[in-house]
Amino acid sequence: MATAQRVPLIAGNWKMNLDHMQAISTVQKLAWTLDDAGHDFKKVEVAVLPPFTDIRSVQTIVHGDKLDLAYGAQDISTQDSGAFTGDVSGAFLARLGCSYVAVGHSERREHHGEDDDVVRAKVEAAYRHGITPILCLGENLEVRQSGDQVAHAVGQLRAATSSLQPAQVESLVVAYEPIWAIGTGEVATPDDAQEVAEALRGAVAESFSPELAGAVRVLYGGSVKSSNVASIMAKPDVDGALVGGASLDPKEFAAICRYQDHNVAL
Ligand SMILES: O=C[C@H](O)COP(=O)(O)O
Repeated sequence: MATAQRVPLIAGNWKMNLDHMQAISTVQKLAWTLDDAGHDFKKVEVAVLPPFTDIRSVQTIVHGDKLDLAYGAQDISTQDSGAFTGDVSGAFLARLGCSYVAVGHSERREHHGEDDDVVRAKVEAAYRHGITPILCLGENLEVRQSGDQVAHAVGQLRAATSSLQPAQVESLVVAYEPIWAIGTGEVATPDDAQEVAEALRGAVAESFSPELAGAVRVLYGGSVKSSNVASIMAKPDVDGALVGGASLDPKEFAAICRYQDHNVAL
């Protein structure tokens, strides 16, 4: 399906890296680099997802310097308030101006036992507080080798979105992140990314409507760098990237955001 109406999104997931002082300099360098390159944030949206403890600092820089950069969190509680030690409410994230929150990242699923029900509850929590979820999903190596990657991703999508209203689905961001490509340097081929992205969009069309499928943004994540991003972004159903390691270096991340400046590898 054509990407014309969808604004591409390049989001940097810092994971558990960069403290709040480092966050300030990283965001400033990113903004200066993109500004120097004449980046149009309306044409390619840019977001960072720092650790919780950095968000207030990022908010101060973004608002103080009037940056067009969006920011968000890497997780959200299923609950809004109360005796949930260590959890962070979507209400607090919304107060800090978060536009996005990553939900269901494979590292949360693996290290914190988050299953489809938890992921769905977190997607719901994000929408309750007006925050756009970046719903992460994708297969491990075993599933990939068995050739079931499409069914696996579509199953995760359906489980996470079954309770949503059409108006919510319209703004949904889905990040297809094959686990075997995360932090390994082994990037999926552009065709691999397109295969699953197209199937995810098809599933939204089936469960909701073709119009909503045309609005949902599907990102690819897994070892994205400035050297491979252009070829991935050239695929019609890929609307952006969720970048881990390479987002920690503001120059490299800015170069990824400027993917239209790079040649597509043939
Ligand atoms: O959320 C980002 C993904 O886990 C990708 O991480 P990576 O770019 O370091 O492979």
